[in-house]
Amino acid sequence: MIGRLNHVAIAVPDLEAAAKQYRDTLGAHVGAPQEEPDHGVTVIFIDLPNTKIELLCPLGDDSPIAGFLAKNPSGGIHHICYEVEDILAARDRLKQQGARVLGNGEPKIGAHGKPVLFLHPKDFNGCLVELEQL
Ligand SMILES: CC[C@@H](C(=O)O)C(=O)SCCNC(=O)CCNC(=O)[C@H](O)C(C)(C)COP(=O)(O)OP(=O)(O)OC[C@H]1O[C@@H](n2cnc3c(N)ncnc32)[C@H](O)[C@@H]1OP(=O)(O)O
Ligand SMILES: [Co+2]
Repeated sequence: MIGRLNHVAIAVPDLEAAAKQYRDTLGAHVGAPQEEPDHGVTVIFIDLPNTKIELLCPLGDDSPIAGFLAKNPSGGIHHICYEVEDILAARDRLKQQGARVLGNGEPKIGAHGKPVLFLHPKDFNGCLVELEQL
């Protein structure tokens, strides 16, 4: 059901500092900041030859990543995103198997303009999983 790894997301306390490190120290192609108010985060994507890195920092008062950054103040790997062809079929199959789909269970439009859903980290080996429809 899951396909390619779309991105690995890293939550950071200072988005500009992290972007500068990827651009200047690691020599990566770093995109522009994108505010995503529906998701409570500002993101910067970094293009790699085989996937993307998503740098995340909180946006607004009730960001879903606030708790993670409080526990990991210098940042850390926050989620991985797999591509799926049919997100509703994937959701229904996962729910049937007992996985917890976060939020109200309905996909939201993600940073690439495509529907996304999140799966509880406790159901996936301690790793928060995002699904993105192709
Ligand atoms: C820009 C759009 C989109 C894209 O297109 O790419 C995005 O990527 S948006 C990214 C931000 N959005 C989300 O993360 C939405 C889904 N996340 C959530 O709903 C919450 O973050 C969460 C997963 C429910 C956790 O919320 P939190 O407030 O931290 O809840 P708890 O404190 O109750 O945590 C429960 C439990 O889970 C552990 N935890 C929390 N976050 C993670 C994580 N990222 N990875 C692994 N484990 C995580 C937390 O430590 C708790 O564990 P215990 O302490 O053992 O109970
Ligand atoms: Co993401």
